[in-house]
Amino acid sequence: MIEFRGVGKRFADGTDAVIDFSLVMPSHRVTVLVGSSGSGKTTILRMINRMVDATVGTVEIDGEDVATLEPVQLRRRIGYVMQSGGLLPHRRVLDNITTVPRLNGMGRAEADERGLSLMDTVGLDRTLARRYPHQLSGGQQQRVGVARGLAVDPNILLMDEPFGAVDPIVRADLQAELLRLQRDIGKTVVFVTHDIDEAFLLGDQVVILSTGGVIAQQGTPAEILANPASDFVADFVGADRGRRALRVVEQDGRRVVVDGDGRAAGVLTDDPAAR
Ligand SMILES: Nc1ncnc2c1ncn2[C@@H]1O[C@H](COP(=O)(O)OP(=O)(O)OP(=O)(O)O)[C@@H](O)[C@H]1O
Repeated sequence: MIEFRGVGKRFADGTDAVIDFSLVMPSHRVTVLVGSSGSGKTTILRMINRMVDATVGTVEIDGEDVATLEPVQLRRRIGYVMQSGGLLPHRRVLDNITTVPRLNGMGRAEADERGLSLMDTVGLDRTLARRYPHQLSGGQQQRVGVARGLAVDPNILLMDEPFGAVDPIVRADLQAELLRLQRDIGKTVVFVTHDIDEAFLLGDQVVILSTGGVIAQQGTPAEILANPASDFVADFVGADRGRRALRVVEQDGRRVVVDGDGRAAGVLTDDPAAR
């Protein structure tokens, strides 16, 4: 479990990126931070692995204050996947995936075996192992990024707009793959996006942020869809979805998400484990 208590971040130039953020991110669940540009999502994410240090408040992982942990060690045991993969351009795919295990002291043969097996896990053909990142499609690069994030078998996987740079069809593919993967591996995932549809698709817990990392609403997709806490949330939830206008209706005692044409898009449950 990751817990933020009264966390704030003021950058050196005086920008208050995050003002007073408190939240529990449950273990083995996907928490999605969603909000418009500049709302503080990336800053919050990076305070977990100390790429950014909080100015006030505490961030705890399983009861341990991250401020007491050595940042490099911390980063090597937390997976981090960023937009456009963040791959090292001059290193081959397999070497990109195995960078951190190798830094952690794993021998090459073992690391390579693990890397190849991770390529299977994320749906990458092993024949791509010797290629360089620029020889891959955008979707393949993202998969390498996910494999790299999983390479140290972390309990926590931080994902910062990981599918932001690919076209909608590849993106849907990657989202489906992540859901499948998460069913198998059950990591504690913190996922940042500005796409509310992506948030509702992937999140067990969705946290809608306004400027300063202020929580406008948090809850399951069902809770938020059924009861937007404010006009801000209603607007945000409604903004991108003119086409589909997803909404929740009761059908046969179940809460069903339907699109603008009344077609069922999914069944909602309050129990994340049941999804
Ligand atoms: N190093 C920095 N120095 C000063 N201000 C910063 C720094 N990093 C971020 N900020 C500011 O903090 C605020 C929050 O930024 P952050 O990147 O966390 O937002 P975000 O919600 O992730 O945005 P986006 O969706 O555009 O990535 C913004 O106003 C941003 O300009």
